[in-house]
Amino acid sequence: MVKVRVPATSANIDCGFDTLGVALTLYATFDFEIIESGVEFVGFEERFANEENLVYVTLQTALKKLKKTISGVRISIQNDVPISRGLGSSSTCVVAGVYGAYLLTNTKLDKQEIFTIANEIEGHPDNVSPAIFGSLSSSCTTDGKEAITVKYKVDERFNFLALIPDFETSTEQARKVMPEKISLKDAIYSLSRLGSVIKAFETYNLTLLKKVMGDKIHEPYRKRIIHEYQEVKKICEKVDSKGFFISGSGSTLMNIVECVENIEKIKEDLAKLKYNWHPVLLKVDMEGTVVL
Ligand SMILES: Nc1ncnc2c1ncn2[C@@H]1O[C@H](COP(=O)(O)OP(=O)(O)O)[C@@H](O)[C@H]1O
Ligand SMILES: N[C@@H](CCOP(=O)(O)O)C(=O)O
Repeated sequence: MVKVRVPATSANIDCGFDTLGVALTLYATFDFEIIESGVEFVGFEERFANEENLVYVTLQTALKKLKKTISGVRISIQNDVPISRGLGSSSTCVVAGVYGAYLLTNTKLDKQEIFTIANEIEGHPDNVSPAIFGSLSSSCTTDGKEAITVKYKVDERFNFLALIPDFETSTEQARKVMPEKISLKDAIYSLSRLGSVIKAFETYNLTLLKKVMGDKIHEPYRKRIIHEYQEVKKICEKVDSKGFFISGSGSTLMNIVECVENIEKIKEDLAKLKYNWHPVLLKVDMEGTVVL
Protein backbone atom coordinates (compact mmCIF):
# COMPACT_ATOMS: atom_id res chain seq x y z
CA MET A 1 0.00 0.00 0.00
CA VAL A 2 1.16 3.56 -0.72
CA LYS A 3 0.03 6.70 1.07
CA VAL A 4 0.23 10.42 0.26
CA ARG A 5 -0.82 13.53 2.13
CA VAL A 6 -1.81 16.59 0.10
CA PRO A 7 -2.45 20.06 1.58
CA ALA A 8 -5.41 22.33 0.93
CA THR A 9 -4.59 25.47 -1.02
CA SER A 10 -5.90 28.99 -1.36
CA ALA A 11 -5.55 30.12 -4.98
CA ASN A 12 -5.53 33.60 -6.54
CA ILE A 13 -4.85 35.54 -3.30
CA ASP A 14 -6.82 38.48 -4.63
CA CYS A 15 -4.81 40.04 -7.46
CA GLY A 16 -3.10 36.81 -8.62
CA PHE A 17 -5.97 35.24 -10.57
CA ASP A 18 -4.96 31.80 -11.94
CA THR A 19 -1.40 32.62 -10.85
CA LEU A 20 -0.77 32.76 -7.09
CA GLY A 21 -1.56 30.04 -4.57
CA VAL A 22 -0.56 29.12 -1.04
CA ALA A 23 -0.52 25.73 0.70
CA LEU A 24 -2.26 25.56 4.08
CA THR A 25 -2.20 23.25 7.08
CA LEU A 26 -5.36 21.32 6.27
CA TYR A 27 -4.97 17.94 4.59
CA ALA A 28 -6.41 15.07 2.62
CA THR A 29 -4.62 11.72 2.94
CA PHE A 30 -4.99 9.03 0.29
CA ASP A 31 -4.08 5.30 0.36
CA PHE A 32 -3.69 3.28 -2.83
CA GLU A 33 -3.67 -0.50 -2.75
CA ILE A 34 -3.40 -2.88 -5.70
CA ILE A 35 -6.32 -5.34 -5.92
CA GLU A 36 -7.05 -8.11 -8.42
CA SER A 37 -9.34 -6.07 -10.64
CA GLY A 38 -11.65 -3.04 -10.83
CA VAL A 39 -11.78 -0.19 -8.36
CA GLU A 40 -12.96 0.14 -4.74
CA PHE A 41 -13.48 3.34 -2.78
CA VAL A 42 -13.16 3.72 0.99
CA GLY A 43 -14.01 6.86 2.98
CA PHE A 44 -15.32 8.90 0.01
CA GLU A 45 -18.71 10.60 0.10
CA GLU A 46 -21.24 8.36 -1.62
CA ARG A 47 -21.68 10.81 -4.51
CA PHE A 48 -18.00 10.31 -5.40
CA ALA A 49 -17.72 6.54 -4.88
CA ASN A 50 -17.93 5.64 -8.57
CA GLU A 51 -15.73 5.43 -11.68
CA GLU A 52 -16.05 9.19 -12.29
CA ASN A 53 -14.13 9.79 -9.07
CA LEU A 54 -11.53 12.48 -9.75
CA VAL A 55 -8.71 10.60 -8.01
CA TYR A 56 -9.44 7.46 -10.02
CA VAL A 57 -9.86 9.30 -13.36
CA THR A 58 -6.58 11.14 -12.72
CA LEU A 59 -4.82 7.91 -11.75
CA GLN A 60 -5.91 6.35 -15.07
CA THR A 61 -4.82 9.40 -17.08
CA ALA A 62 -1.44 9.48 -15.36
CA LEU A 63 -0.92 5.71 -15.87
CA LYS A 64 -1.55 6.19 -19.61
CA LYS A 65 1.00 9.01 -19.72
CA LEU A 66 3.52 6.78 -17.93
CA LYS A 67 2.62 3.88 -20.27
CA LYS A 68 2.04 1.64 -17.24
CA THR A 69 -0.90 -0.53 -16.15
CA ILE A 70 -2.21 -1.96 -12.88
CA SER A 71 -4.68 -4.81 -12.29
CA GLY A 72 -7.11 -2.92 -10.03
CA VAL A 73 -6.99 -0.47 -7.15
CA ARG A 74 -8.54 0.32 -3.77
CA ILE A 75 -8.45 4.06 -3.04
CA SER A 76 -9.06 5.29 0.51
CA ILE A 77 -9.36 8.88 1.69
CA GLN A 78 -9.19 10.62 5.07
CA ASN A 79 -10.32 14.09 4.18
CA ASP A 80 -10.33 17.34 6.14
CA VAL A 81 -10.55 19.62 3.08
CA PRO A 82 -14.10 20.87 2.55
CA ILE A 83 -15.37 20.18 -0.96
CA SER A 84 -16.24 22.98 -3.42
CA ARG A 85 -15.35 25.70 -0.92
CA GLY A 86 -12.35 27.27 -2.69
CA LEU A 87 -9.73 25.39 -0.69
CA GLY A 88 -8.45 23.27 -3.55
CA SER A 89 -10.25 19.98 -2.82
CA SER A 90 -10.14 19.08 -6.52
CA SER A 91 -6.39 19.68 -6.56
CA THR A 92 -5.87 17.34 -3.64
CA CYS A 93 -7.60 14.63 -5.74
CA VAL A 94 -5.67 15.42 -8.93
CA VAL A 95 -2.30 15.57 -7.18
CA ALA A 96 -3.04 12.37 -5.25
CA GLY A 97 -4.10 10.57 -8.44
CA VAL A 98 -0.84 11.45 -10.20
CA TYR A 99 1.23 10.46 -7.15
CA GLY A 100 -0.76 7.20 -6.96
CA ALA A 101 0.22 6.33 -10.55
CA TYR A 102 3.91 6.96 -9.85
CA LEU A 103 3.98 5.10 -6.53
CA LEU A 104 1.95 2.04 -7.57
CA THR A 105 4.19 1.50 -10.59
CA ASN A 106 7.47 2.22 -8.75
CA THR A 107 8.16 5.14 -11.06
CA LYS A 108 10.81 7.52 -9.75
CA LEU A 109 9.05 10.56 -8.25
CA ASP A 110 9.77 13.83 -9.98
CA LYS A 111 7.79 16.77 -8.55
CA GLN A 112 8.24 18.89 -11.71
CA GLU A 113 6.90 16.06 -13.92
CA ILE A 114 4.02 15.50 -11.50
CA PHE A 115 3.26 19.24 -11.58
CA THR A 116 3.17 19.22 -15.41
CA ILE A 117 0.70 16.31 -15.51
CA ALA A 118 -1.46 17.71 -12.68
CA ASN A 119 -1.57 21.13 -14.38
CA GLU A 120 -2.75 19.59 -17.66
CA ILE A 121 -5.56 17.81 -15.83
CA GLU A 122 -6.62 20.62 -13.46
CA GLY A 123 -6.40 23.27 -16.22
CA HIS A 124 -4.82 26.02 -14.12
CA PRO A 125 -1.62 25.72 -12.10
CA ASP A 126 -2.33 27.99 -9.12
CA ASN A 127 -3.68 25.23 -6.82
CA VAL A 128 -1.64 22.24 -7.96
CA SER A 129 1.67 24.07 -7.61
CA PRO A 130 1.41 24.86 -3.86
CA ALA A 131 -0.32 21.51 -3.28
CA ILE A 132 2.80 19.77 -4.64
CA PHE A 133 5.62 22.13 -3.61
CA GLY A 134 4.17 23.84 -0.50
CA SER A 135 4.40 27.49 0.55
CA LEU A 136 3.42 30.33 -1.84
CA SER A 137 3.97 30.09 -5.56
CA SER A 138 3.42 31.97 -8.78
CA SER A 139 2.79 29.77 -11.79
CA CYS A 140 2.04 29.89 -15.48
CA THR A 141 1.78 27.65 -18.52
CA THR A 142 4.14 28.70 -21.32
CA ASP A 143 3.14 29.00 -24.99
CA GLY A 144 4.87 25.64 -25.46
CA LYS A 145 2.50 24.23 -22.77
CA GLU A 146 5.28 23.93 -20.17
CA ALA A 147 4.14 24.37 -16.56
CA ILE A 148 6.40 26.82 -14.75
CA THR A 149 6.26 27.63 -11.07
CA VAL A 150 8.38 29.73 -8.75
CA LYS A 151 8.18 29.31 -5.00
CA TYR A 152 8.31 32.10 -2.41
CA LYS A 153 8.73 32.03 1.36
CA VAL A 154 5.77 32.99 3.53
CA ASP A 155 6.60 34.25 6.99
CA GLU A 156 5.31 31.61 9.39
CA ARG A 157 3.67 34.21 11.65
CA PHE A 158 0.87 34.64 9.09
CA ASN A 159 -2.57 33.63 10.36
CA PHE A 160 -4.93 32.58 7.57
CA LEU A 161 -8.42 32.57 9.04
CA ALA A 162 -10.53 30.56 6.60
CA LEU A 163 -14.22 31.46 6.93
CA ILE A 164 -16.02 28.45 5.52
CA PRO A 165 -19.79 28.69 4.94
CA ASP A 166 -22.29 25.86 4.66
CA PHE A 167 -22.84 26.37 0.91
CA GLU A 168 -20.72 25.12 -1.98
CA THR A 169 -19.48 27.12 -4.98
CA SER A 170 -18.22 25.03 -7.87
CA THR A 171 -15.17 26.42 -9.64
CA GLU A 172 -16.86 25.77 -12.98
CA GLN A 173 -19.81 27.99 -12.02
CA ALA A 174 -17.59 30.68 -10.51
CA ARG A 175 -15.61 30.89 -13.78
CA LYS A 176 -18.82 31.34 -15.76
CA VAL A 177 -19.79 34.52 -13.87
CA MET A 178 -16.61 36.25 -15.02
CA PRO A 179 -16.64 38.36 -18.19
CA GLU A 180 -14.83 37.18 -21.35
CA LYS A 181 -12.96 40.48 -21.51
CA ILE A 182 -11.72 42.93 -18.90
CA SER A 183 -10.52 46.50 -19.35
CA LEU A 184 -6.86 47.49 -19.46
CA LYS A 185 -7.50 49.65 -16.38
CA ASP A 186 -8.76 46.66 -14.37
CA ALA A 187 -5.90 44.45 -15.54
CA ILE A 188 -3.40 47.10 -14.41
CA TYR A 189 -5.19 47.47 -11.07
CA SER A 190 -4.54 43.78 -10.28
CA LEU A 191 -1.18 43.29 -12.02
CA SER A 192 0.39 46.32 -10.37
CA ARG A 193 -0.31 44.84 -6.91
CA LEU A 194 1.14 41.37 -7.51
CA GLY A 195 4.80 41.99 -6.65
CA SER A 196 3.94 43.97 -3.51
CA VAL A 197 1.57 41.26 -2.24
CA ILE A 198 4.31 38.61 -2.64
CA LYS A 199 6.85 40.83 -0.85
CA ALA A 200 4.38 41.46 2.00
CA PHE A 201 3.91 37.70 2.48
CA GLU A 202 7.67 37.09 2.43
CA THR A 203 8.47 39.79 4.95
CA TYR A 204 5.40 39.79 7.24
CA ASN A 205 4.72 43.37 6.24
CA LEU A 206 1.08 43.64 7.33
CA THR A 207 0.92 47.38 6.68
CA LEU A 208 2.00 46.88 3.07
CA LEU A 209 -0.38 43.93 2.67
CA LYS A 210 -3.33 45.94 3.92
CA LYS A 211 -2.53 48.79 1.51
CA VAL A 212 -2.02 46.73 -1.65
CA MET A 213 -4.65 43.98 -1.37
CA GLY A 214 -7.30 44.35 -4.07
CA ASP A 215 -8.46 42.86 -7.34
CA LYS A 216 -10.59 43.83 -10.31
CA ILE A 217 -10.27 40.67 -12.41
CA HIS A 218 -12.46 38.12 -10.61
CA GLU A 219 -13.52 39.34 -7.17
CA PRO A 220 -16.03 41.99 -8.29
CA TYR A 221 -18.00 39.33 -10.20
CA ARG A 222 -17.65 36.44 -7.79
CA LYS A 223 -18.51 38.30 -4.60
CA ARG A 224 -22.05 38.62 -5.99
CA ILE A 225 -22.52 34.83 -5.89
CA ILE A 226 -21.15 34.46 -2.37
CA HIS A 227 -24.01 34.97 0.09
CA GLU A 228 -23.24 37.43 2.90
CA TYR A 229 -19.87 38.45 1.38
CA GLN A 230 -20.32 42.09 2.47
CA GLU A 231 -21.53 41.20 5.97
CA VAL A 232 -18.57 38.87 6.57
CA LYS A 233 -16.09 41.45 5.26
CA LYS A 234 -17.56 44.14 7.50
CA ILE A 235 -17.27 41.93 10.60
CA CYS A 236 -13.63 41.10 9.82
CA GLU A 237 -12.71 44.71 9.12
CA LYS A 238 -14.28 45.86 12.35
CA VAL A 239 -12.33 43.32 14.41
CA ASP A 240 -9.01 42.45 12.71
CA SER A 241 -8.27 42.20 8.99
CA LYS A 242 -4.90 42.75 7.32
CA GLY A 243 -6.12 41.21 4.08
CA PHE A 244 -9.49 39.87 2.98
CA PHE A 245 -10.11 37.89 -0.20
CA ILE A 246 -12.12 35.11 -1.81
CA SER A 247 -10.22 31.85 -1.36
CA GLY A 248 -9.86 30.29 -4.82
CA SER A 249 -13.24 30.59 -6.49
CA GLY A 250 -15.10 30.65 -3.13
CA SER A 251 -17.22 30.08 -1.19
CA THR A 252 -14.60 30.35 1.58
CA LEU A 253 -13.53 33.89 2.43
CA MET A 254 -9.99 34.30 3.73
CA ASN A 255 -9.14 36.84 6.41
CA ILE A 256 -5.56 37.53 7.46
CA VAL A 257 -5.67 38.25 11.19
CA GLU A 258 -2.86 39.81 13.17
CA CYS A 259 -3.90 38.60 16.65
CA VAL A 260 -5.37 35.15 17.19
CA GLU A 261 -7.10 36.53 20.31
CA ASN A 262 -9.46 38.37 17.94
CA ILE A 263 -10.77 35.17 16.36
CA GLU A 264 -13.29 34.57 19.15
CA LYS A 265 -14.89 37.98 18.54
CA ILE A 266 -15.08 37.33 14.78
CA LYS A 267 -16.65 33.94 15.53
CA GLU A 268 -19.26 35.50 17.82
CA ASP A 269 -20.25 38.05 15.16
CA LEU A 270 -20.35 35.46 12.36
CA ALA A 271 -22.72 33.35 14.46
CA LYS A 272 -25.35 36.06 13.93
CA LEU A 273 -25.35 35.46 10.15
CA LYS A 274 -27.43 32.91 8.21
CA TYR A 275 -24.91 30.69 6.44
CA ASN A 276 -23.11 29.01 9.37
CA TRP A 277 -19.70 30.54 8.73
CA HIS A 278 -17.10 28.32 10.37
CA PRO A 279 -13.73 29.99 11.10
CA VAL A 280 -10.65 27.75 10.87
CA LEU A 281 -7.21 29.11 11.72
CA LEU A 282 -4.60 27.83 9.26
CA LYS A 283 -0.88 28.39 8.86
CA VAL A 284 1.21 28.08 5.73
CA ASP A 285 2.23 24.50 4.84
CA MET A 286 5.90 24.49 3.82
CA GLU A 287 6.20 20.91 2.52
CA GLY A 288 3.47 20.35 -0.05
CA THR A 289 2.66 16.73 -0.86
CA VAL A 290 4.43 14.11 1.23
CA VAL A 291 4.64 10.37 0.79
CA LEU A 292 3.91 8.78 4.17
N1 LIG B 1 -12.77 14.44 -1.40
C1 LIG B 1 -13.21 14.34 -2.66
N2 LIG B 1 -13.65 13.16 -3.12
C2 LIG B 1 -14.04 13.03 -4.40
N3 LIG B 1 -14.10 14.04 -5.29
C3 LIG B 1 -13.68 15.23 -4.87
C4 LIG B 1 -13.22 15.44 -3.54
N4 LIG B 1 -12.86 16.72 -3.42
C5 LIG B 1 -13.10 17.30 -4.62
N5 LIG B 1 -13.59 16.42 -5.49
C6 LIG B 1 -13.97 16.69 -6.90
O1 LIG B 1 -13.70 18.04 -7.17
C7 LIG B 1 -14.94 18.77 -7.36
C8 LIG B 1 -14.88 20.09 -6.63
O2 LIG B 1 -13.95 20.89 -7.29
P1 LIG B 1 -14.06 22.46 -7.24
O3 LIG B 1 -15.42 22.88 -7.64
O4 LIG B 1 -12.91 22.98 -8.03
O5 LIG B 1 -13.91 22.80 -5.71
P2 LIG B 1 -12.65 23.18 -4.83
O6 LIG B 1 -12.68 24.66 -4.76
O7 LIG B 1 -12.90 22.56 -3.50
O8 LIG B 1 -11.43 22.64 -5.51
C9 LIG B 1 -16.03 17.86 -6.80
O9 LIG B 1 -17.27 18.06 -7.43
C10 LIG B 1 -15.45 16.50 -7.11
O10 LIG B 1 -15.63 16.16 -8.47
N1 LIG C 1 -7.80 30.19 -10.25
C1 LIG C 1 -8.90 29.30 -10.02
C2 LIG C 1 -8.73 28.70 -8.66
C3 LIG C 1 -9.84 27.79 -8.24
O1 LIG C 1 -9.56 27.34 -6.93
P1 LIG C 1 -10.58 26.41 -6.13
O2 LIG C 1 -9.91 26.11 -4.84
O3 LIG C 1 -11.83 27.19 -5.99
O4 LIG C 1 -10.77 25.18 -6.98
C4 LIG C 1 -10.20 30.13 -10.10
O5 LIG C 1 -10.26 31.13 -9.41
O6 LIG C 1 -11.09 29.77 -10.87
